[in-house]
Amino acid sequence: MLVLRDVQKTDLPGLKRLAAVLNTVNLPNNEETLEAIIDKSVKSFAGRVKDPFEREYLFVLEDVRNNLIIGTSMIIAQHGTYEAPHIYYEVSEREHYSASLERHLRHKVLSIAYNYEGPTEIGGLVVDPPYRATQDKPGKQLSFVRFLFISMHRRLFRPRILAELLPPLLPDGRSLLWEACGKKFTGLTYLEADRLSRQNKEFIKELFPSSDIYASLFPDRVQKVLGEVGPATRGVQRMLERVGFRYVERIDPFDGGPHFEADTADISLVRRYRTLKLTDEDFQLEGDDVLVAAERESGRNRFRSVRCHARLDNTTISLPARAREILEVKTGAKLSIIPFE
Ligand SMILES: CC(C)(COP(=O)(O)OP(=O)(O)OC[C@H]1O[C@@H](n2cnc3c(N)ncnc32)[C@H](O)[C@@H]1OP(=O)(O)O)[C@@H](O)C(=O)NCCC(=O)NCCSC(=O)CCC(=O)O
Repeated sequence: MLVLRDVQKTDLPGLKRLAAVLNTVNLPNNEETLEAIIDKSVKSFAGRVKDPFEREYLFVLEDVRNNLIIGTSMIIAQHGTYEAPHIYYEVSEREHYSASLERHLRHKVLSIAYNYEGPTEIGGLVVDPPYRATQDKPGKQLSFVRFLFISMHRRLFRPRILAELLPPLLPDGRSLLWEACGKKFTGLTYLEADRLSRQNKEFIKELFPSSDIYASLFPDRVQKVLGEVGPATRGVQRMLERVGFRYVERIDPFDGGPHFEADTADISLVRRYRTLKLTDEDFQLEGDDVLVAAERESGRNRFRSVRCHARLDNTTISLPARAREILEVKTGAKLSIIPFE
């Protein structure tokens, strides 16, 4: 069985192993960066970051048989502040018509835009390759757990949620849009720029052109990736669309990956969130497929969640003994639940 939980300081070696396997922009293979991400998350879960909108939460999925961390996902309470705006390209269509030539042309136009009171962002979703698309659906667990946590703490999050999806990249990890555009205005590589932009947005504002860019000027293969989702991320897109997210005609100014958004209150999983009391029954049948979470004030970690079959009624929930054990809960505990369908 797998457990979803808040990351701990002791998880650094486990995350390093995962980052070394993946080396993606989502989980950078750099000890200092990983330490900083863990530290911020531990403080966020503990409520030790005073402003709730400055909190960033990292969830890990652990295989309890061998204590291996097999994936991660994140929530950034607010993406886009006065210090670090959320920067994107608004994608629009512009029409030109010449009566004398009888020529009518449509162009895709990219306009740089800034958001200072941004939405909550979900991101950092990765699963160790051998575990991907297995029966447990680890990617789906890591994706859904964030909606469970947000449902449990609505006041700590914004009324809108953003997911920036990864576009197709070249085999060596470079981005076609970056090579055609961002690189020419910054003199940086895609990876350098991505790393820098985590701490510093100023250089983007200063170095990127402030005027509109006609995408028609890019080679065809660059135009094709604008707003496209990469092959490894299509499952994520489908999961998000199914719970209510839509493409909002905005793309990442670095790599062209599309932005998907939803109103928090409209996300199907948030609407179907409930809290129930745990019974003493050891439920071993095929019941409802759910994601169940328990929280505590202190101890080894604060948040734990499992996917399992359960019996639900209006006020109570019965779980398999193994799920109770993993959640470390006793009869009468208040549990939080969303469907896993
Ligand atoms: C994306 C994940 C995390 C997905 O993990 P898994 O492969 O374990 O997925 P899973 O749980 O088995 O399946 C989840 C759901 O997606 C469906 N699914 C899986 N692959 C699919 C594909 N290629 N096309 C269409 N649907 C697909 C499954 O049927 C299932 O839905 P059913 O319920 O129908 O069965 C992984 O593939 C991965 O690490 N990829 C590389 C990194 C990556 O691209 N990360 C996303 C970056 S974008 C990001 O981080 C922001 C967005 C976000 O955080 O949510």
